[in-house]
Amino acid sequence: MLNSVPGPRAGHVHFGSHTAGDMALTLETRDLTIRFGGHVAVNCVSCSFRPGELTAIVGPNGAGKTTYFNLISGQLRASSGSILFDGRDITSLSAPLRTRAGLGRAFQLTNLFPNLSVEENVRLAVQAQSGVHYDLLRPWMARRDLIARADAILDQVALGSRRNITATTLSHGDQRKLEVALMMALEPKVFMFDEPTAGMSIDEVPVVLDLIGKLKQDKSRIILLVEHKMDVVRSLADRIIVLHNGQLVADGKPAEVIASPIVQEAYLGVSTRSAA
Ligand SMILES: Nc1ncnc2c1ncn2[C@@H]1O[C@H](COP(=O)(O)OP(=O)(O)OP(=O)(O)O)[C@@H](O)[C@H]1O
Repeated sequence: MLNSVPGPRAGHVHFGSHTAGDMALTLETRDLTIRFGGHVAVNCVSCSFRPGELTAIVGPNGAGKTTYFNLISGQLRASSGSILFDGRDITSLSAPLRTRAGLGRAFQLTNLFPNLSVEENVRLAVQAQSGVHYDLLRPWMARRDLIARADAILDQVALGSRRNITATTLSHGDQRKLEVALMMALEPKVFMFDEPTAGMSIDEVPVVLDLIGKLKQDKSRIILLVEHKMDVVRSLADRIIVLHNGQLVADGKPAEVIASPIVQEAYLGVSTRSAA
């Protein structure tokens, strides 16, 4: 079944009418490749991500999705190829500098203070983004604008009622909402989510999906999502790209990509269109 997947030099299947030229490109990988010993985990992946679009990256286990994410966010360095962001080559930039440049990745944040309250965590993140430092002569509480910004974020992630709870004692779902809140406080241009609902109880999932859906309302943002669950992909994605054996094998609108034989075979491992 895997023979039908074209190699990287042969190009991938492209569905839909958009082309690389119809909008200013903000984030792009060019021939992005990483090798672990003899294994090519991401193989010449060239792809542009557009503002106002949530792109889901799907593919079977071991396809290279997380590795591709790690390359974009800077956790891994490419063996070859390049990453362009906001007109700048960021291929050799460290992960913290990429974060500062506007690439935000949820659920891998190191700026969560486990023993502080939800509100304190969000306020500190807002403060860090604003560049305001603690000043004994000018208490932070005087910065009404920052407090209002932190309150607005808490409301957006539906954590307003849990603002006084210590971060470590939150439920798994609420901790993830807090991590999204901290990412929002940094005001990134790119939001990256790696399996945002993994490990969540069934009642926590809709809140997080709703939260990601709301992020889409700001059309200046690029949102990337790695996700196994096709119902999550269907509900959120404007576009799907498919990785298989480290290669980009399909790219287009969700209905077209999911229905395509190449995805049915390469991703779902079946040749029927009914399975998901
Ligand atoms: N640090 C590493 N060293 C060696 N091999 C690695 C490393 N990281 C990933 N790989 C390999 O690269 C391939 C792609 O892995 P990756 O985790 O990116 O796949 P994935 O599509 O995210 O899979 P899953 O859906 O199971 O999370 C796999 O074969 C994996 O074993």
